[in-house]
Amino acid sequence: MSETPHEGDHVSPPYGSERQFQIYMAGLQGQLPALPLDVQELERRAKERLSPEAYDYVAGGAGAEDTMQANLAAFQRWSIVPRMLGNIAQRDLSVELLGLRLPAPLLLAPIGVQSIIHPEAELAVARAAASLGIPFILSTVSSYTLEEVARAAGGGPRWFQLYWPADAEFCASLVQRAERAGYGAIVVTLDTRLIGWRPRDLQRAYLPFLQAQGLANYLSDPVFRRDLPQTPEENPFPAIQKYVSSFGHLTLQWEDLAFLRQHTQLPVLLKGILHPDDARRAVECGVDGVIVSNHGGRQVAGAIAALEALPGVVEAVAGRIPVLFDSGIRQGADIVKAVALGARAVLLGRPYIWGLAVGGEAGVREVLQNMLADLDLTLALSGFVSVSSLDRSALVKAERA
Ligand SMILES: Cc1cc2nc3c(=O)[nH]c(=O)nc-3n(C[C@H](O)[C@H](O)[C@H](O)COP(=O)(O)O)c2cc1C
Ligand SMILES: CCCCCCC(=O)C(=O)O
Repeated sequence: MSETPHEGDHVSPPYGSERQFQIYMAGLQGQLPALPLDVQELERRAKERLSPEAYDYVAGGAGAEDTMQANLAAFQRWSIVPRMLGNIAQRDLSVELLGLRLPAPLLLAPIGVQSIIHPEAELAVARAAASLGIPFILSTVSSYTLEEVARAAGGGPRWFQLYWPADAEFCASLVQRAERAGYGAIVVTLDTRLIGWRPRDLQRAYLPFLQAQGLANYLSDPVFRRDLPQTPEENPFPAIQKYVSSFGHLTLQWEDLAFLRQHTQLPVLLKGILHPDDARRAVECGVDGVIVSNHGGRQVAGAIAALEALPGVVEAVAGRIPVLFDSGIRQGADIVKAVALGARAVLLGRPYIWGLAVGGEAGVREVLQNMLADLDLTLALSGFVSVSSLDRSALVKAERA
């Protein structure tokens, strides 16, 4: 296992060919990879380990799940056109993002309530990510407090995702706690002020984030606790009620983003941007980055596939701030395509959760190592030696897949 890097360290992922070699050599000694390399097979293995409701919560989407499926199909409509006979001996996957040099254009997406997946939940994910120098984004609705997760991450890079609560003082308290605990950016998720219509969860009346699994950051917050008639330890229901009533800040508007600037020095990114006009508005509001995402197809059934939205947002932003991407990243080629279409980096979502379910911390690390190896090989075999040299000319768009 590699050591946790210190802040500012640049951990180079090993070349994909080295990882292939390790896998083959271990195989010759009878040690096959612990986790399936195929992400669909990995999901099947995770399903065997999880309760049916936890599996469906992660795997499911909004409505008929057409947008969730469209996210994956959109990648098939773009094809890489590999170039031959360049010198591909020295490769560099690193990218610059908000003043940090990342080992690869990869971060871990915020995913809530991870204790329904594995008892070590976000602690395991934070350790795995830190061991590779990959930033992870901690959800507001995490199962461990943001301070506990920061300790697990050691010096590893980490950002905090904010579900902006209606109570302004509580909102300020959350971002200031994140800043004190060494989180390097605030990611404000805009697409989940109400929960989408999710038939799989509704069918089971399954709401994990209303149980203690998703309330760690609320119950540990002095501002949140202040006016409760009883402490959450004596009686959890007033706390749950308060959480529900303050979760979706339905009157929040663009102008309110200035409030964050007054309460944190950290860079602010907006997650859930799909429309070019919203991207322009985000730049005008002075945010530091946007994340093109449809929340993995969990919010608006029938919404545009995230990859289809990416070129319009990139054009609207016109290089003024970095554009990140998620919703549908499943293999190295997907990262190549998103970066070629203008994303500075991508967020990995469900696949690392399947790794967590099957193998805990080691499982997450293995998913990440395989993803990085796959990315390195796909990039090199396509004729590129650095992520920063990728552009739209690497791709063609099929008429219809
Ligand atoms: C089970 C689950 C929980 C999630 N929780 C959060 C969350 O707490 N905050 C957030 O901003 N996004 C959350 N997301 C959305 C992810 O950050 C990301 O946008 C999505 O997983 C990308 O889609 P993909 O996993 O299909 O690639 C969640 C997604 C899943 C699958
Ligand atoms: C009360 C809503 C919490 C949403 C929690 C996690 C999430 O984003 C998801 O997609 O599920």
